[in-house]
Amino acid sequence: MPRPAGLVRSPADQRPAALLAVAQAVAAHADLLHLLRDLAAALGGHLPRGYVSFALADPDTRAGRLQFLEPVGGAPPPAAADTPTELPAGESPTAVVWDSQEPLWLDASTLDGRFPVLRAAFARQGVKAACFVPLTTPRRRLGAMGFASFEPVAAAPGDADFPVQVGRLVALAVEGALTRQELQRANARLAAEKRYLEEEIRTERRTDEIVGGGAAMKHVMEQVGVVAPTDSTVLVTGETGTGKELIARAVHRLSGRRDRTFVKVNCAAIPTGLLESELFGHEKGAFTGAVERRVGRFELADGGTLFLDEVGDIPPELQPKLLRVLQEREFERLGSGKTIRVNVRLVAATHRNLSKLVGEGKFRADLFYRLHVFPVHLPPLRDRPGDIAELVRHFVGVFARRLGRSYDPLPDAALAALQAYPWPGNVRELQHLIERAVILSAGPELRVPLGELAVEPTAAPAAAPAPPRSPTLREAERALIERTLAECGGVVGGPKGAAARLGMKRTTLISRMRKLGVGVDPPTPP
Ligand SMILES: Nc1ncnc2c1ncn2[C@@H]1O[C@H](COP(=O)(O)OP(=O)(O)OP(=O)(O)O)[C@@H](O)[C@H]1O
Repeated sequence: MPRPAGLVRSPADQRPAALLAVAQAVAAHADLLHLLRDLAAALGGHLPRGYVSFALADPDTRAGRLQFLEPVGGAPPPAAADTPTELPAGESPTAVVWDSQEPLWLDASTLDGRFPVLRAAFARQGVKAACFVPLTTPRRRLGAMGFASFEPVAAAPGDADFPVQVGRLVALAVEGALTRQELQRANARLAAEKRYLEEEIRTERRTDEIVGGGAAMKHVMEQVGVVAPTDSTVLVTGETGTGKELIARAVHRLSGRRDRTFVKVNCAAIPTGLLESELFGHEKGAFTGAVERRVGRFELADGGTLFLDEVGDIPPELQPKLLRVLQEREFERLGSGKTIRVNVRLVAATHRNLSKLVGEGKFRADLFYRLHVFPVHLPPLRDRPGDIAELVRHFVGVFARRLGRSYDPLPDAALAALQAYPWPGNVRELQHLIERAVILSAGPELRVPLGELAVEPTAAPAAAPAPPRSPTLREAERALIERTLAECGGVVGGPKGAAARLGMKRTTLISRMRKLGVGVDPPTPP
């Protein structure tokens, strides 16, 4: 039986010209599809009927992903169904070549069980033999280039020299194209990041300082110190306004990702229909109104931290996709089949009781366990009244500095009233009250508009069962004034009067008494 011909059919002296044609195709095309078409035409006289192709290897998994396949020598294009586009590392010639950096010869008649998918594909396509060569530049390994033949091929020593040289030239073009793609992606990400940060600067006037020397906050900060340097997912729980976002930012700041972006998404603030595109991005035309490609928040946070606020509000239909990113770190933009891999640290927060939502079937248990790796709970402000004086000093300092003012220390009575109030809006409510106080008080006396708080809290705390009701600020203030008046024998003014004891002007106390309905029954002056 005659020995089959080798892979390269042209005489050796014609090959330099073929390599020149390949080099010209590489130089002429930035676009890989057109490059491969020119290449297939240039190689037509040198190779048997079949295909040339190239596949990239995933650097992490080494799975091979076919990028292009082009018929050579008038071969018919293979049916898409006959052409596997992705082969796991164990079954992929690309992975073998990536590891060995040597040509790999496959003979269809002797293909063993190592490549079952490929063997079936060769049988359907009519491929009898193939040679895979490394697609490697001096800077990086990319994958493999394949030369498949409809005729048997004798693999003789030196037969792969020509394909190896073609592979080297094509690798340069592929590297250039990949670098361009990476640059485009990095550019789009930077532009989106810039927009995001500008928006954040415009809308937020935050300070990142965390105040609270009480045992509860100390414990929280210890937990943050432990978990921040790891890449663990953190779940911050607590009522609204307790400082969950502040803690999420602290986790980011104390992690190795501090120089990358901290990206925030409030899942409750974005309409269900838009949340998927907000998180994962979309391609142009993915849905009505998608007029341009958009990078999602997961991509924006690549290398950094993504803060998913109100994670309990993620609609059930999006939960599997979120779970997949957490498990596999990959997803697709809306309207795209291309898988994007990201390296994102997730910090989630919720004021809801997630395990209760799981019990009610509104939140997936597997997602809950993924998020619940390291829970940090922020107690409500009413359970840490010891922090209030420090928080008040902090906020007075922040707002006074902004307005260039300075104030005397807050009278004990006012502080006592603030400590007695149940703070349904927690630290945020206290912060806003002090901001208003600073705006209203030119100084040096800080007039805290306590009367504004003299309303029943409207929203019951959502995360915890309703605590025994604390007095409202109005009630606490009224009780304090009544007690002081009684102690002063009902005397309002003068050095021994209630106003002096409460650190107020006599007229202010009288107006507060009127407002609170405290009976003014001034005793007859002596
Ligand atoms: N311990 C603290 N020290 C200083 N400022 C704090 C502290 N806790 C909360 N704040 C401030 O209170 C405000 C509300 O905090 P934050 O937004 O972090 O709360 P949250 O729990 O995330 O609220 P929500 O549940 O509404 O999203 C912020 O301006 C934050 O800076």
